[in-house]
Amino acid sequence: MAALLETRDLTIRFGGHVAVDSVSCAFAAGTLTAIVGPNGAGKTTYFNLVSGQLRASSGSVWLDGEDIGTLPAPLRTRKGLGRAFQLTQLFPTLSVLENVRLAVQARAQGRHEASAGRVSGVFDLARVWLDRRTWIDEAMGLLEQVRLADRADAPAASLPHGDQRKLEVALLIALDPKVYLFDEPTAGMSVDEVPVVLDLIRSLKSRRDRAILLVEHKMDVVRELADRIVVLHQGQLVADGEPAAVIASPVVQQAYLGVVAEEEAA
Ligand SMILES: Nc1ncnc2c1ncn2[C@@H]1O[C@H](COP(=O)(O)OP(=O)(O)OP(=O)(O)O)[C@@H](O)[C@H]1O
Repeated sequence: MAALLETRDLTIRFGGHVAVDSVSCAFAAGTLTAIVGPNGAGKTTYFNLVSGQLRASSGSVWLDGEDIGTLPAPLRTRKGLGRAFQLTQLFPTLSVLENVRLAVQARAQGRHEASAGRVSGVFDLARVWLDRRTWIDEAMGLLEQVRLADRADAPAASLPHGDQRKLEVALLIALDPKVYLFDEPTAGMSVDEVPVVLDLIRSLKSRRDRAILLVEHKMDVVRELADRIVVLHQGQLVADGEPAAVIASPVVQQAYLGVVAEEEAA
């Protein structure tokens, strides 16, 4: 199957330190790939290079057959690369519902611009009103999915941490990207909130035309969700394959699981 996302020899150096070192990897539609590795392995930096938050020292990033490696982050988002928002990128004083509605609207209007001709006058106004209703309904539906419907009217900035993370996921889904980049989506959540987000990611997996990349430390989550595991260690891709085989491989036992075991024992 053709790759939806691919990185070729992707590399970034910070001074003398190579944080991501010539990583070549392709991600097909309909797959969920977990990216794992010990602290400092380069996972978040890899995501930053893919999404455009960082510019690579060398190498390239391909989305749906197009080299997007030199585009700024917002353009990559428009082309279908979805990275979870941080609260700083939201409108903190607007309500939770308004934030999601704006994301739904941005997506819908992006598509509309791509396909529409001119329409005029009263018809335009009626369409704006009808569209607004549709966007609000869709936004509300997403808030129900992440169990935030009862917080719809609260200012986004007033949400506790776990709810903010759920809002980030709702916003990402609202944009309906081709490629989802989830960086520890359940970090800092309470035990009862984690299944809500995992269920959502699981439901995204059923979209066979999307690719999901997930950076995750919790191996039980990885085992349950991933079709494939890619292991980074000291910036390099050191293992890549089906979960059971990768987890059992000596390189992973040493490079990653050994480290985790030591950290958990500490
Ligand atoms: N902007 C930066 N300037 C200098 N060094 C950086 C920068 N960003 C990341 N690094 C370094 O790159 C390496 C990889 O960091 P990164 O955050 O990608 O690791 P990670 O695998 O995501 O770790 P963790 O699991 O702890 O989140 C680290 O040594 C880090 O200190």
